[in-house]
Amino acid sequence: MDLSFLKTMPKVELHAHLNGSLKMDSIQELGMELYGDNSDEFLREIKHFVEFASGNDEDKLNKCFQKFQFMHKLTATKEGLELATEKVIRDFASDNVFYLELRTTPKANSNMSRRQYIEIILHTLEDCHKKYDIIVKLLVSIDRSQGHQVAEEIIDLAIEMRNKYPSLVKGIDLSGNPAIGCFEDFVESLQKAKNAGLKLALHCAEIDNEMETQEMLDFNFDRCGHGTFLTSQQVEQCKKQLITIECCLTSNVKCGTVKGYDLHHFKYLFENKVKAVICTDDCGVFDSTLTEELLIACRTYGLNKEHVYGLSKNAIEASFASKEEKQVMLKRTDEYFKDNQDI
Ligand SMILES: CNc1ncnc2c1ncn2[C@@H]1O[C@H](COP(=O)(O)O)[C@@H](O)[C@H]1O
Ligand SMILES: [Zn+2]
Repeated sequence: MDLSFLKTMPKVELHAHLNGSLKMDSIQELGMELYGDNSDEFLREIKHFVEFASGNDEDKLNKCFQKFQFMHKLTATKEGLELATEKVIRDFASDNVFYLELRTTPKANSNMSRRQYIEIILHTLEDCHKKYDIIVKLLVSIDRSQGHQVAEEIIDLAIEMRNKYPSLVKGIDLSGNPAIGCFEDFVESLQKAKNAGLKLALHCAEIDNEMETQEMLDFNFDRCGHGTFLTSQQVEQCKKQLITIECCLTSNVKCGTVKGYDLHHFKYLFENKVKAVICTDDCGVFDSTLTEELLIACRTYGLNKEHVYGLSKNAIEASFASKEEKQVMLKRTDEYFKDNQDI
């Protein structure tokens, strides 16, 4: 598979965390814009981001979650959040992502409320739509380590914002360190979101926790983030319930939940015709792009152009875009494959 074919291909990204998607160059730009200068310490800290974490698997996952704290400091002001959101969208657009579902955890601090956090992002998404020729939707994240009360507040806000911006606010994500908290605590809030018509894209089976995974699947949702430790029976359940699985190759390898690309569960899902898509998760923290993730998938699992087309179609279908938007995306994708048959 040709790198330039994947690079110029119009792509759909369904699983991207805002703060994790800030790339190193963009963090440097942001530092300059916010502080006027980047201290040596700042530059040293950035360098640590893209280094492979060492230690046992649990350490690797925990270290990954520590990295987000640095980004959170940069996006703790209105200006920082606005600039960071724009840079993330710009970087996805420059990788030819033409449809992006960005997810983020609303944060309250002395500079802004959770409501303001969401509104700043929504205004930036609107501004970026024309500027970068990209459709961007928002998924509101619940951090499982913050407990059910915060989750309840966030779901209420998400419903309010969806009513105000129905074409932008599409769904809910449950994320955060998978080793902390339990799904049961969020059932009530997630049910409320479901009843309100919000879609659910939940992190599920990112670590080995068969019971919780089963509870989640029985609750049912729309898209499964990672799905690394789904049993074969649970994979069948996903198939039956039409759940698409968001596979984040480099994220899983760098966090140590998957031992190598060749051992990634995408291979099993692909071979068993389970609806799966390739996503970046945190392209900043994991120093990757959607193009690179697709290239890894092609090289590791022997995907050809037809397979890549299938993945693009899966992503369009599983997106939370409107029917009309999906038609436009499909048309553009079809045209690209038709025009580039010989590459
Ligand atoms: C690596 N696998 C992962 N598993 C679970 N949650 C993850 C994650 N990667 C990121 N996040 C979640 O997204 C937040 C950063 O973006 P936002 O501040 O929300 O924009 C992290 O703090 C974590 O809660
Ligand atoms: Zn994720």
